[in-house]
Formats: sequence, C-alpha cells, structure tokens
Amino acid sequence: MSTSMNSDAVVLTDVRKQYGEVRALAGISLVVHRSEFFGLVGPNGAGKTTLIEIMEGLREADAGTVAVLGMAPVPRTVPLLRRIGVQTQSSAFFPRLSAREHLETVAALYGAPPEAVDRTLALVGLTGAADTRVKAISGGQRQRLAIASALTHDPEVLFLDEPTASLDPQARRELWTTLRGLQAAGKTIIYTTHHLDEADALCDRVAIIADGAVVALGSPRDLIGGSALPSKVLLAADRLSVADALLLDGAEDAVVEGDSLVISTTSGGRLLTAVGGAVGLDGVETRTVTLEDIYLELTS
Ligand SMILES: Nc1ncnc2c1ncn2[C@@H]1O[C@H](COP(=O)(O)OP(=O)(O)OP(=O)(O)O)[C@@H](O)[C@H]1O
Repeated sequence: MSTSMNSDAVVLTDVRKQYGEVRALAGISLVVHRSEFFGLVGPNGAGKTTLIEIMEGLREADAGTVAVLGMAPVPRTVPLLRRIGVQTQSSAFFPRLSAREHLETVAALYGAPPEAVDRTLALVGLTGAADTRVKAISGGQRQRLAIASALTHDPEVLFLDEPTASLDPQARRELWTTLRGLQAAGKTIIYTTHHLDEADALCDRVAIIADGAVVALGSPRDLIGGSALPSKVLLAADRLSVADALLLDGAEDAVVEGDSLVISTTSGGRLLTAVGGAVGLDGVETRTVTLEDIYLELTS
C-alpha cells in the first residue's frame, strides 16, 4: 500500500459488479493520473455510476482491485475520506440555511477550518450568492454548492456524477469555468456526463463505457484522430445532385438532409478539391468527426 505523492489517483484492475442477474461491470481496468480531468461517458445503464460509487467506497466491487491514492476505498477509512471529495445530491442540502451557512455546517462535519468556507465559495464562484438561502438559489448555483460541499476539506480527488445535468447552456458553460479552475488548482477530477461536447472541452482523457466495459479510452484528440469515421462536406442541395456528388473524387456517400447535400469522405482534401472544381467552394462547409460521432459508433 502506497500513499506517495507520485502514486496514481485511481488504479482499477478487472473490476466486476453484478446486481442479481444484471451484470453492471464486466471487468474494468483503468488508471487515472494525478491532476487529470477524467471523463466517464456511456449510455444509460452502462455502469458509470456503479463504477464511480466503487471508487468512492459507496459500493464494493465483487471482484478486481481498486486503489484510490494508493488505498482501498472499502472498508472506508478516515485517511482516505479526508483526501477525496464526493459530490452530494442537492437533496442533501440544508434548505433554510444560506449557502455560506450550509458550507459552514459541512466544513464543521469534515473538521475543516472556518476559513475553508470563504475559500471554497470563491473556488466555485459562489461568493456573490453566499448569503442567499439555499432554497432560493438558481440551478447552476445549486450545482456549484453541491461541488463546494465536496471541497471544504480540500480533497485531492474529486468525484462528480453528472454535475452539469439539467443545467441550461449558460449555466453549464459557467460551471465549466469552475471545473477548469478546480483542475488548475491541482485537483484530480473524475466525472460522468452525457454531454460529449463537454467531455471534449474539459477532459484530458475519456473512457467510453458500454455494457459495463471500457470500449475506448484516450484523449478526445487521440480518439478523434484515431477514428476511421468519415468527415462531411455540406453544400446547398440545389447546387449538385446526389448522383453527381457520388462521382466526385473522394466521395464515399451522399445524402440530402433538409436543404443540404451531405457528402461523406475519409479523404477530405481530395473531396474539397473535387467539389471546388465542380461547383466552386463558396458556401461549402466541412464537418469533421466529433467525440459524439465516435461515441455513437461505439455504443449504438
Ligand atoms: N442498486 C442496484 N440494484 C440493481 N441494479 C442496479 C442497481 N444500480 C444499478 N443497477 C443496474 O446496473 C446497471 C448499471 O447502472 P448504472 O447506474 O451504474 O449505469 P449508468 O451508466 O450510471 O447509467 P445512467 O447514465 O442512466 O446514470 C443498470 O442495468 C442498472 O439498472
């Protein structure tokens, strides 16, 4: 057992979990490095929450080994609990208290010093709402308070299960800034999301989970770069017929979607040259492969 500063944040080896007949995790092995922003993505029921709860020590794996900061999360021990932060659900709030009073209570439960409260409010961008009652704060502020509740004891590893679920786009982007700030402060962040654009924007590495197994693992850039999926060239449908598009050098498929002709290719340069030669490039758009395309290919 090691608690050295250099140990990885999380090491999972062949982790399995079964709920009765349901096989939730079919043997997951992965390593999360220190200070890494690590995303778990996958369809509903893929096993993400089960996996994160096993790392948190809330559930026990049936088989395999789990090490968080070099320690086993089960049985739960104070030395490890002091070093990890687990996002609470907003139902765990004290609604009649102000955001600051709520955090003061949480900090006291953790034995964190009083000055941790203002530091944490600032870290998650809640200083301005500190005196607002919990029941009156916005959805975005509520999520930030949930994250703040996991942070008063200044943990090294932070577990967040869908922290941006049910937020509007503006609040979601604001929370991204908060999460980036936490990573800049040196935290290791392990989180789940259904937003692939978000995983792409925030994560150093992403594990795509399907049916309880890791089906892809890497940085968004590497996953996208290593994909053989086609990119797309779009132009107004009245400028070129599907039949003529299919004759272009590099064209692999062509369909009309709405008022656009969408041509698929794995040779974007050749196709663009051919489109330019046929109808000119004015108004032509390109859509490169996204993490969401890869996700859908692997999980559908
Ligand atoms: N306590 C439980 N008892 C029985 N089955 C469970 C339990 N928790 C989860 N499951 C089942 O285990 C599988 C994995 O569920 P889990 O919640 O880990 O997936 P998930 O990827 O987090 O899904 P979602 O994206 O919907 O949150 C599912 O089939 C789910 O129904």
